[in-house]
Formats: sequence, structure tokens, C-alpha cells
Amino acid sequence: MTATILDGKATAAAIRVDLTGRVAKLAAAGRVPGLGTILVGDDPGSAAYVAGKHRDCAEVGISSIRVDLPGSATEDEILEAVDGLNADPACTGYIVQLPLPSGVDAGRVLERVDPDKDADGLHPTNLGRLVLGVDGPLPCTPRGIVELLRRYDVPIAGAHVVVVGRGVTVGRPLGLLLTRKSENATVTLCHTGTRDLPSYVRQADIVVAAAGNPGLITADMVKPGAAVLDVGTTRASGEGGKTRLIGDVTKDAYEVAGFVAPMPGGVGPMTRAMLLTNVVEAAERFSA
Ligand SMILES: Nc1nc2c(c(=O)[nH]1)N[C@@H](CN(C=O)c1ccc(C(=O)N[C@@H](CCC(=O)O)C(=O)O)cc1)CN2
Repeated sequence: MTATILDGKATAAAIRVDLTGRVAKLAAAGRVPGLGTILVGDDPGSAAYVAGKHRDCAEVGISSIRVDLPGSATEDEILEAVDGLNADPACTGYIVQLPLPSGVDAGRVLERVDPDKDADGLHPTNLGRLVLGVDGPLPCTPRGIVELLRRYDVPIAGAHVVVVGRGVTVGRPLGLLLTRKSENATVTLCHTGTRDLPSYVRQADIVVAAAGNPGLITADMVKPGAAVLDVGTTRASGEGGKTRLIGDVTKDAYEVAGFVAPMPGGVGPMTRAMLLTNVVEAAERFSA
């Protein structure tokens, strides 16, 4: 079977074109949106994602503010940076790049973000809004997954979605998003404590692999024709010391699936596009 590729790169590019027009309208009204980022430490993956976010902002006309702290920064110093962006009128929305160094209480840091400037939808108030079905910024990767499925007409309502991974940026909020009345999916959330993972994955119309466990999902686990979205990104050193990215899904599973969001080029670019969308929507709400 040749799967339809859910092309996140092309879809994200189309979204950026649309956002460019919306940002121009905001700018004409004197409301240029400004995205802030806080990056702590020198993890190469996180540094690359933050750099990508600033490039995206420049492309669509969003101004951006970058706060980089050393890996040795204390929790209090990180909270000070958060307070700075909360108070900065040029910053209409911002993110704290995750993961934070070990020893820093990420929950405490995220809770300090002004919920009205939370571009990631990860503040407890905004996660609470998601639970309650109240409007608010949505976490970027789950939102990107739903947007990608919709744009490729992959049926969601009534589908059985098996999400593998219970992290706060993907698995947990994705289950909440997909079970809203507007999406109407049935979700099984699997994790490291799940007994007999293959038996669950085999039942799925849609599989979202977000465990960060290379090659966890193999061809024999996938129902023929299912949609398979690979969100796992593990960095390993490859030939000549070059970094190699490994997904959670083996390539032979792509042969069994009906739709595939590959890694790279599937969900990752959508995460970036949804961050921009959250920032623009917040600025539009503010100026309405
Ligand atoms: N505050 C946040 N931290 C993190 C989030 C998040 O949504 N908010 N998600 C991830 C990292 N992330 C964005 O921050 C992100 C991950 C992957 C990609 C991406 O485009 N990936 C590429 C391949 C990977 C690569 O080239 O390095 C792809 O899939 O094509 C974008 C953003 C954790 N932290």
C-alpha cells in the first residue's frame, strides 16, 4: 500500500502565507504581535527549535524577543525572566522552551507565565480551559496534529485514536483535544505502564506515536490503512559524528499505513505553525 503523506512542511508553509496577511492587518492597526522565547541551557535540539521559531516570526512579520539563559541559571533567575516578559508590552505572547534543566521545577515556571501571554497553551489555566472546553490557546503539537488530519480529510469523528506517550506537550492535551464534541474521537492513551501495547495499537484508526522511544511502533502493530503520525524525535550520532534523528515509527510501518505524517516533515513543522497561529489569534482577540 502507498500511504498518503501528511505533508506538514507544505501545510505549515501555506499557514504562514495566511498568517502574513493577518499580521499585516494587525500592523496597520498599530498592533504588531511580538513573540518572546526563553531558552535555558545549550541543548542543541532546543536551540534549533527556538532559532526556527524566530525565523518563522521574521517570515510572517511578527516581531520577536529572545531571552537566553545559561544552563546554570537558577529557578529564581528563570522566574525573573518570566516576570520580565509578563511586564514587557512589546511581548504579546511567549514560550518557555522545554525541557528545562533538571532541578528546575518546570510546573512552577509555567505557572508564573501570564495566562493571557501563554503562546504554548501550557499554563494550568489554559490546560483547565481545554478540559472545560472553553476557548483559549491550545498546545501547539496537539493543535497541529488535528489541523493536519483535518486538512487531509482523515476522518476524526468516531475514529479510535491510540496516543502513545503521556507528556504534557503532546499526549495528555491531545487526548483532551480529540475527545471534545467538535472532534468526537475515542482516545486510548498508552504509556510506559501499558501492558501489551501492540494489542492497543492494532485497534487504532489513527496512531500518534509520541513516546520518544525510537522504533517503538513497527509494521506488525499497524492496522492496514490506518493513519500513523510520528511525533518522536530522538537525536543520535550518525556517520562522521553527524546528528541523526530517529522517530518512534519504523519505516516499514509506513508501507502498511493509509496516511503517514513522517518524521521529519510531518507534525514538527505544524507545531511551529500553530505557535505562530496562537500568537496571531491572541493579538486579534486583544484588538477586537
Ligand atoms: N515550550 C515548548 N517546548 C517544547 C515544545 C513545545 O511545543 N513547547 N515541543 C517540543 C519541541 N518543539 C517546539 O518547541 C519542536 C519539535 C520539533 C520540531 C520540528 O520541526 N521537527 C522536525 C524534525 C526535527 C529537527 O529537525 O530537529 C520535523 O519533525 O520535521 C519543531 C518544534 C519540545 N519542547
